[in-house]
Parts: sequence; structure tokens; C-alpha cells
Amino acid sequence: MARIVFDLDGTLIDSAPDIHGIANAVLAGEGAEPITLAQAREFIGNGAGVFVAKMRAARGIADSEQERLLADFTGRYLTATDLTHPYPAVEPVLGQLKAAGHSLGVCTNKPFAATQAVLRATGLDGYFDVVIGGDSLPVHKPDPRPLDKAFAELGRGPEIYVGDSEVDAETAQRALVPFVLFTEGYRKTASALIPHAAQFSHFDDLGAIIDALLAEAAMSS
Ligand SMILES: O=C(O)COP(=O)(O)O
Ligand SMILES: [Mg+2]
Repeated sequence: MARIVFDLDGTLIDSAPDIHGIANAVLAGEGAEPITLAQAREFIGNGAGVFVAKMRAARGIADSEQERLLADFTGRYLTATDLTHPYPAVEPVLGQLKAAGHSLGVCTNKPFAATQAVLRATGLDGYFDVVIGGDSLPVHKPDPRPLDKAFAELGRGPEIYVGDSEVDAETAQRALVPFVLFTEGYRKTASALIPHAAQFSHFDDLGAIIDALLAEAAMSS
């Protein structure tokens, strides 16, 4: 049986509307104009620190305000779950993968406490044997170490990482793990330009993709 690790934002859940909401609450507190949902989607993927830095840059707020605004942002993050939903068929597919004997994990750049809160709020928290957040280790994706740690905690078996972004593809490449690209998340590049072993646009197709990758790996080992 395999170890399958998932990215979170833009892969299992569409969380951009909530992240957009807290960004604009922080900006409103500064007397600054809001950012658009499209901007919020573009800024997601490298963790809360990079998100806040890009948000500040978009509104001309000085670097010296970074730590204060990041603290405001991460505080609001814990309750920002109302507008967030799993993508279609995520929950039944996670159930099927678990029932088939695979062990499942999450490796995200979202702060760990906010990750736990949103997994609980969306009802996905029961499916994962390991959850690694963006601040669980001193380094975050695309450094491969958070992904390495997730797989290590899942024990043994072939590895697959499922994610939506350039950051996830680079992380998988550096960790030497096959990458499966979900095309409906927050990537900025054409999917053909993002290195991947397989891609899908609906979770109904993921089970067959995983079976095929595992069959391929079994044949070449
Ligand atoms: O918090 C982020 O920037 C992105 O999170 P992700 O790694 O789950 O896509
Ligand atoms: Mg993502």
C-alpha cells in the first residue's frame, strides 16, 4: 500500500475566498484599499509570510510593517473557515483511498494551527495520519524536508505527492517523489510547464491515476 501526501490550499480545499477575506480585513485595519480575489489566489502557495509581503507590496505598505501585519493575519486565519470548501468528491475519494489501505498525509505551507482549524471545519481532519504545516519545521516548501518528514511519519510503501502549484512540483522533484498535479487550484503556469507524473481536474479520476502509478512503479522495481 502507498503513502499519499496532499497539499492543502488549492488542492483539497478552495480556501482563497477566506484568505482574501482576512487579507482585506488586515488592509482595512491599515486604511488601505482591498485586494481582488484573483490577487489573493496569486499570492497563495509560499506560506503566510510571503502572502503578507505580496499583499503589502500590492498596496505600498512598508517592509517595516511585515511582522505586525503577519501577526494580525495569522491571528485572523484561525477562524477564517466559513467560505472554504473541499473540491468536489474530495471526501469520498479520501475515504476510498483509506479503505484501500493507503496511508494519507497533508504537507502544506499554511500555518499549522490554521491548517488544523480548517481541516476540522471542513470535516477532513479524520483522514490523515500526519499533518505538516508551513511552520512545523524551520523550513517550508519548496524545501523538500517538510515532505520528507510527512512520508517518514507514514512508515513504508511507495510515495506520491498530490498538489496544485509550481511550489509543490519543485518540492516533489527535490524530494524525488512522483508528483500528481491537480489542475483546478492556484497554479500560475500552464500545466504542461509544471513537471508532473500525472494530472487530473476532478477528484473522481484520482483513484485510477494512483493505481496506474503504483502499477508502473511495481513493474520497474
Ligand atoms: O499558505 C499558503 O501559502 C499555501 O498553502 P498550500 O501549501 O496548502 O498551497
Ligand atoms: Mg496549494
